[in-house]
Amino acid sequence: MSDKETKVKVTNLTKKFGDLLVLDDISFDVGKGEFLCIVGPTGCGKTTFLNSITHLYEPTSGHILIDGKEVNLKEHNISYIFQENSTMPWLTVEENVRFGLDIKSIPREEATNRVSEYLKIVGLEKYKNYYPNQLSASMLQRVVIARAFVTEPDLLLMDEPYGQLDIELRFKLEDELLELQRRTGTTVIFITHNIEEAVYLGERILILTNKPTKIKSSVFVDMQHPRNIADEEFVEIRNKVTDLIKWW
Ligand SMILES: Nc1ncnc2c1ncn2[C@@H]1O[C@H](COP(=O)(O)OP(=O)(O)OP(=O)(O)O)[C@@H](O)[C@H]1O
Repeated sequence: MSDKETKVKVTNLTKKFGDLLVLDDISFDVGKGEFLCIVGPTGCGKTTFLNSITHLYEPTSGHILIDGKEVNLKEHNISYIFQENSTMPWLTVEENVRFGLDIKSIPREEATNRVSEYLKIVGLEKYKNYYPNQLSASMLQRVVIARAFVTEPDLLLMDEPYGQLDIELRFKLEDELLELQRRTGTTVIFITHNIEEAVYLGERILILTNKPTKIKSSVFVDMQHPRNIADEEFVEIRNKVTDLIKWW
């Protein structure tokens, strides 16, 4: 980890499904406000890991602490963004973004102000009364991003959120994500198959092995944003991560 204060501490995390050992004694820390990327082979257990953090799956053994306390969804505020469009079609853009604040019973005026602030940041203020089926793919992703950040999460988990988008749109949304993360200081764990994406976004990249999954290596990306994918240093790090993975 970097010299940042620890936000998330994973210790000896093991997850089995019956006899199938998926996560094998995984330990690592994530610093407060860190942007950590995780890459690994298909089926190695990336989603299982995220589901263990949110306690959708009970770990077989080991611990996940946030701010020094065992993760607990009643106490910790964790946002989750997946690849699939997860907007709610029956709610307007504004209502979608507001959803998490209403669940947490944030006072009405504060919620309205926060929603308006985040809609402005993602450039959707004019569309606040639209429904998801009236929006483009990039606008839908912006709704999802605004909804995740507006609750000011302790931890934002992202599972291949841009996997199905074209490359130009992906870079644009990634830049916006980095800007929002910088402004809010949110701690992010971002899972991807795409090595270039991991080097573009991450302060650090954890590389996982095939099942039973361990951490093979950890690579720091000490480069300023916005990063240039053609830059010599960028290419060097991308090649290093590729060599470490070699799952094909
Ligand atoms: N609920 C479950 N019951 C039994 N086995 C499961 C369950 N969830 C996941 N697995 C198994 O755990 C392994 C890891 O699955 P997981 O979906 O976490 O991998 P992944 O790295 O996210 O995959 P991908 O790269 O395809 O996104 C797989 O072998 C899968 O079959």
